[in-house]
Amino acid sequence: MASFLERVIQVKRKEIREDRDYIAELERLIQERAKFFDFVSALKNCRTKIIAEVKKASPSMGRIREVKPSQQAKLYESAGAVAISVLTDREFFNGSLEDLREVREAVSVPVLRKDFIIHKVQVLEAKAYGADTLLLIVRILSPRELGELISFSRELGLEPLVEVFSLEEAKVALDHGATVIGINNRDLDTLKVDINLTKELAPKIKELGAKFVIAESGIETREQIEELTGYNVDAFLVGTSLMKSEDPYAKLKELLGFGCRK
Ligand SMILES: O=C(O)c1ccccc1NCC(=O)[C@H](O)[C@H](O)COP(=O)(O)O
Repeated sequence: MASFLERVIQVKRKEIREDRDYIAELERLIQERAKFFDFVSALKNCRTKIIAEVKKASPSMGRIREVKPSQQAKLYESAGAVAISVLTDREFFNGSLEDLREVREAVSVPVLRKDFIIHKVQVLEAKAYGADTLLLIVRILSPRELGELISFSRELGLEPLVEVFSLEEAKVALDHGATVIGINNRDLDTLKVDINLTKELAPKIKELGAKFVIAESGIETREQIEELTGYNVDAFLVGTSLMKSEDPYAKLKELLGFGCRK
């Protein structure tokens, strides 16, 4: 049986559209884009930085909660999220590019396109539908593809969040010019979460020269955030614990704590 990531790549390959009309439509949308928010500046904020995720379903949880993406994103913004992540994958996360557009129109903080990006057309889509940054996963790309997608994202003004699961992958990412590195605590084969991965890798990745390190997945408590902050983590990507909460505004406030920590 194909692994989860192999199935994802099969789906993405079928979804990607390269026809001229579609590319022209994306380029038109990019020309018309009015708002742009700087992801890297948002990461320089001195308080706890949380990228809050709109995630209606996932392979590990199944259906989490059916929400209106714009409403959930507005709650996140008002509670103090520095950016909003939007899952755009339909097959495994029940998301869409329309969700991304809806969130972009609703908030005034940077928006991340969270998907399995393997082709330049998906980068164009991210920009056209309002993303200010996008996720690139080292594990599903060859080093050459990673380098090309980082460069192409930057040409469009998008500084990518480059996701790694090991020090070796972090070295590949940094060698190809990545500045924002995400450590995913969720093993994408077993889907199990272990935040010790961030504790092990974050200080080493910072030492290798990463400007920003983001801890991704499995974050549920303020205590975890305080603990991980001690390991040189700059920001946190949080989805499930916010989506599961009956009161995502209060939950995000609780995770954020108060004040500036330099
Ligand atoms: O969330 C999943 O089940 C999942 C499974 C396979 C690949 C990726 C997956 N999640 C993507 C993410 O990276 C998370 O949505 C993000 O880090 C937030 O994690 P969490 O707070 O644990 O929802």
